[in-house]
Amino acid sequence: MKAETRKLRVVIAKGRIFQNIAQLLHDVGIDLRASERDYRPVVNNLDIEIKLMKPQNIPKLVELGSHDIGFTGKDWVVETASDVHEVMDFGFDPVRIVAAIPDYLDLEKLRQQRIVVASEYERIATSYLQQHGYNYVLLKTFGATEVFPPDDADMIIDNTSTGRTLQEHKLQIIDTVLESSTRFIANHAAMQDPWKVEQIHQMEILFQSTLAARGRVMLEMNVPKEHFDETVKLLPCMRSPTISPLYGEAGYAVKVAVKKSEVLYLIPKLKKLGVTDILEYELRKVII
Ligand SMILES: Nc1ncnc2c1ncn2[C@@H]1O[C@H](COP(=O)(O)OP(=O)(O)OP(=O)(O)O)[C@@H](O)[C@H]1O
Ligand SMILES: O=P(O)(O)OC[C@H]1O[C@H](OP(=O)(O)OP(=O)(O)O)[C@H](O)[C@@H]1O
Repeated sequence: MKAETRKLRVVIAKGRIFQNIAQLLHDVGIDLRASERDYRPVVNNLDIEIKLMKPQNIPKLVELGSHDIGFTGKDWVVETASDVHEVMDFGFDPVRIVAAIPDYLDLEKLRQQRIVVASEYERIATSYLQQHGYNYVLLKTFGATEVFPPDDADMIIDNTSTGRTLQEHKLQIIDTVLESSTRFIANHAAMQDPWKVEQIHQMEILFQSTLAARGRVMLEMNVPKEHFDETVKLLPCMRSPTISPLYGEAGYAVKVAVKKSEVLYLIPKLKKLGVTDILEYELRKVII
């Protein structure tokens, strides 16, 4: 196949984690045009073709090689025991897979008896229950797992994000089984193909720089001469700040990229040191 006709085959999770993936792709210049039920969106990039699939199916499809790369939850990589290369953890849409029981039940008593455990995650649940020596029967669920206890199950192994669903169903967490978030995964053979690996690395750099930029803002300010050293010490910049002298030796113009979370505490301190004309603006990419 000629290099110029090659395409990287990408599979993306539809459903709840799609939004954040689509936004990240948009931020690196890849736009998808798809309607709600469209599984093959049109892409503005000639080097890739994209298909949307259920998150549960993506890891195996990437392992099998019908797609070179995929974006899905770590939980389904583990649950399907897929042999794929993890390129990146995007860190978004984090969930915990937890074991939970009705809040009035005593765990020690439960451990003395044969229990019914409901879970969508058969493999993850089996491995957890065996490792902890439970006497159990596993009931595979197809959603709405939290509704099973107390009459249809004694324990559930399910994902939780805010914890609201567990609370509403009067369930207490007894253990965290796995932590999951959205991952960028690749097929092993694709990682051996020079053209594909180049595409994958380029994407990785763009994703990393975009995610790094999301956590930072640029601050510009005028610093009076007499407080210059104190001000520079205060600034938590990435490397060293950019400094230019102001006209008439009035002080310095300083420019730094700082963490968004630090701005709130930093600005009052800067004002106290007589810093003026502070500008804060968003960054698109940070490449170190
Ligand atoms: N708050 C959340 N609740 C459930 N899953 C979440 C949450 N946040 C992220 N995820 C992740 O999303 C993926 C499942 O997505 P989603 O629930 O859209 O799939 P689905 O089961 O096909 O959808 P549906 O529940 O509508 O059938 C998993 O990887 C899961 O870990
Ligand atoms: O901790 P929370 O923020 O409440 O979110 C977690 C809940 O959300 C999901 O259910 P979903 O709405 O996808 O329905 P499902 O059980 O049918 O998958 C998941 O299965 C949990 O039950």
